[in-house]
Amino acid sequence: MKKVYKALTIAGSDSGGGAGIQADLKTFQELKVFGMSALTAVTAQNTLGVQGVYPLSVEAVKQQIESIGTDLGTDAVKTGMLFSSEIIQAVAEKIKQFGWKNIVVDPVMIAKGGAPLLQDEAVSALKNDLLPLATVITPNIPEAEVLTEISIRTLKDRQKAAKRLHELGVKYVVIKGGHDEGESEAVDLLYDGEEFSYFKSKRLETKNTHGTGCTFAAAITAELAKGSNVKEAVQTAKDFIQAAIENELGIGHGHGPTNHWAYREKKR
Ligand SMILES: Nc1ncnc2c1ncn2[C@@H]1O[C@H](COP(=O)(O)OP(=O)(O)OP(=O)(O)O)[C@@H](O)[C@H]1O
Ligand SMILES: Cc1ncc(CO)c(N)n1
Repeated sequence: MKKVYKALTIAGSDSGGGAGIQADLKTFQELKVFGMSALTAVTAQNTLGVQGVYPLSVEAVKQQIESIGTDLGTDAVKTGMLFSSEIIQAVAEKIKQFGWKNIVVDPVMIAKGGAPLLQDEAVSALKNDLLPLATVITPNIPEAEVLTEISIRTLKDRQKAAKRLHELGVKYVVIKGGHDEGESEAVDLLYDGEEFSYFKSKRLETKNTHGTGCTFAAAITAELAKGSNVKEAVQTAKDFIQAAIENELGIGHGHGPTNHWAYREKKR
């Protein structure tokens, strides 16, 4: 029988369909990976902002992961919105229990409009309990600043922050450049503990970037599930997100979602 590659996303639901679990599952599907999910919270959200955040109980999160671990298993795991230190600790415990590899941590903290998706006191649980298990971490610049307490203005600062995150036990650190506005390129930095690599693309002028971070990390996860190495996975994710932003859908009245099927159509 044909080998089926599987990926699990542990994240929040975005009712608007552009970020969170919805973005992750759409991306897995586009990259031919069977997607599974464990929800941490339901958000009432659209392109205009976040209207409500409703976390699930720790028990509900644990049981969803348990149900997957005791039957289907997975080739890679992505974490997104985790909300509280209790949920982070439960997720870390389950990842260890099932001995899962290829762990991609997208340290989601704040939605584009400014709504908090992680409680302030959960940052230390993220650093102490989850980062040591992570294969890849994908912070944007503000998230990298919170995790490292380094103010990032220059490329040198970004390199220093990447080293600090590597010291916390993450094997591969990707600090994304989406927030580096004013630059003509969107540059993502990868640090593997020895050297830096850069993934560059033309910066696209658009307000429709809702869920870019989730989509990018989900594409890395899908590629790792299929057996790619981290460098290959990041390059595919960069191509995927570039196509998704470039071929915008133009839906909603605010920051619209990206186009998840653009990468596949481009490849055809
Ligand atoms: N305007 C843009 N043009 C091209 N690429 C972009 C642009 N904005 C972001 N990207 C790319 O999208 C990916 C996600 O980066 P970004 O820094 O926006 O993540 P994020 O802030 O976590 O996203 P979000 O919180 O909306 O999910 C990166 O690969 C980045 O280079
Ligand atoms: C549920 C959810 N996860 C992550 C993000 C970050 O983009 C978001 N806006 N919503």
